Amino acid sequence: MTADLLRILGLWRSRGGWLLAGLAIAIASALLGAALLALAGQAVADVLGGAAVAGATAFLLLRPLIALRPASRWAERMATHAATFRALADTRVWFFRRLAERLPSGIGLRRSGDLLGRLVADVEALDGLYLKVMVPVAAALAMVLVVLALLAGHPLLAAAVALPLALALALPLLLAPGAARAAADAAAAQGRLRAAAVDPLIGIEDTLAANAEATAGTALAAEATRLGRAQRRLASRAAIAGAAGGLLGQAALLGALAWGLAGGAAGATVLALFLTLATAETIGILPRAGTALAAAAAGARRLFEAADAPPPLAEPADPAPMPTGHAIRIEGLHFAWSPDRPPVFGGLDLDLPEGTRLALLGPSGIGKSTLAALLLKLAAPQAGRITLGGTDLASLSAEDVRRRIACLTQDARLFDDSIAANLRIAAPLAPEAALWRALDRAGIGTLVRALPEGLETRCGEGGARFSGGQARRLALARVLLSAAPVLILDEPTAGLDAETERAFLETLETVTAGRTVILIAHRLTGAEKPGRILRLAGGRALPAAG
Ligand SMILES: Nc1ncnc2c1ncn2[C@@H]1O[C@H](COP(=O)(O)OP(=O)(O)OP(=O)(O)O)[C@@H](O)[C@H]1O
Repeated sequence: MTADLLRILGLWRSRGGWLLAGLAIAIASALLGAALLALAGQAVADVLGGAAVAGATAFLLLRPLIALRPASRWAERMATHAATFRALADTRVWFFRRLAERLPSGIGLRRSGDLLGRLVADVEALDGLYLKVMVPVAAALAMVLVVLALLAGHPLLAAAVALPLALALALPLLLAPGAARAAADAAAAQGRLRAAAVDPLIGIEDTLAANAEATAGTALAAEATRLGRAQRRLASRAAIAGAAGGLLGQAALLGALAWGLAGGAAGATVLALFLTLATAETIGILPRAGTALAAAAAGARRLFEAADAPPPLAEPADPAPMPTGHAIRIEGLHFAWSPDRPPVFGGLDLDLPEGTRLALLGPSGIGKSTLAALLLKLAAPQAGRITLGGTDLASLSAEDVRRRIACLTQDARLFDDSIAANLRIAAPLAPEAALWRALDRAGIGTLVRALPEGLETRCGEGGARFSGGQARRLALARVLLSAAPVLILDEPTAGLDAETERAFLETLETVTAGRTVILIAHRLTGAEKPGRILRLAGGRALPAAG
């Protein structure tokens, strides 16, 4: 728990200035509250003791403090929340990047609802570490020290008041380990609940077509019950902790009263009572910090669990410069997706000089898409090597490789944005004319021109606004727009009708002239004009007739 939380603080290092400023303002605001009540106590003690002039002076001094106190509370809220929002935003970006590096290898955490939960709820739980633990603990610590300093002249009184307050200060740390289990269960249940809700909704057509909404509803209800149970356990701990905090505050008050009744000086007793009241507000919320600490630790654990999955391949520490050429050579390639899976390739050799037009055929599951993944550096060979322009892919940065090799994947996705924005993912600065050229080449320009909003038409989530074949052609246009000299087209005509498929394949040669094209297919239609045809079989590439 401690290690995870310290690591979170490490992630927030660049926001150290904001976080420290928030802490400083919170401490100042708490001390202002203490000063306010200490002065009030002093004034009352002076008046009771017959020192009317001193009492009146203390009351006069109170006036600016009364005005300053709400202002300091406002500043504290603004500063601590601004610091938290910045730190959490950084954490989300960090987590997103780590996921993006790891997801292609399939880290077993791909349920989108669960990942979304980690990115949103688990990151959000981290705010408790700062807002509900560090800030109140720092403020309360400062208050207890002030109480000790102001009552130092009466050691017994100081001990009677400060001891319960100090114990309340330690409560979060004492209570957090007990709440850790409930917090971890609640966080995990929240992840499962999100997954149970999001998965059937993403595939809503299949859910409804299979009459599976009742089953999905039952699964959702079961997860909600589990979450409710874990949250109740957490809430009951928070309630017990809150009561413990209240008791300790009252113990401090009673301590001061008892000291006064036992013959202690009236002035000091009144001061101690007022100081205890001032501290009670800060101390009162501390015990709940224990559950907040446990929740933050559970959130941190879930983040690191996903973020620390081994990446499919490490980036080279010192990447080689981008090669000038783009010939591809595969030598003795061995690859299995995991040690317990049969190898996909067992010594594949392939030579693709610049400008090669290769049709790569083979039955389902033989490894065609796996080869594309290896060429894109989404996976790395266990033995053998792949070179691009004579440089080993292993020594090139993934970004450089993907600048040279573009791919239309089998399940290429359109994002819920305009057609133009979807196309410009491949070439952010492409002018409109280039977008239309790519759309025409992919055989979808006419359809887009006929849309009232043209290039600004939104695609819907996953391209839902278009038919499967239309979405495929839009994805194809995106790849054609890329300036990469090597194109991998994985089943580019899947979902196209026979006529459009033929038209597309016939123009493929002209639209990709000068580039290396690897066309992946189960079989050829006759309209392709590949320079070479290879068939994958038994982990090797063999010449094929088509
Ligand atoms: N990300 C992955 N993680 C684990 N195993 C994978 C992954 N991708 C593919 N595989 C496995 O690797 C093998 C080759 O799959 P691949 O998708 O490369 O075949 P394919 O020839 O492209 O098939 P298809 O024509 O059906 O698309 C299969 O056994 C598949 O289950």
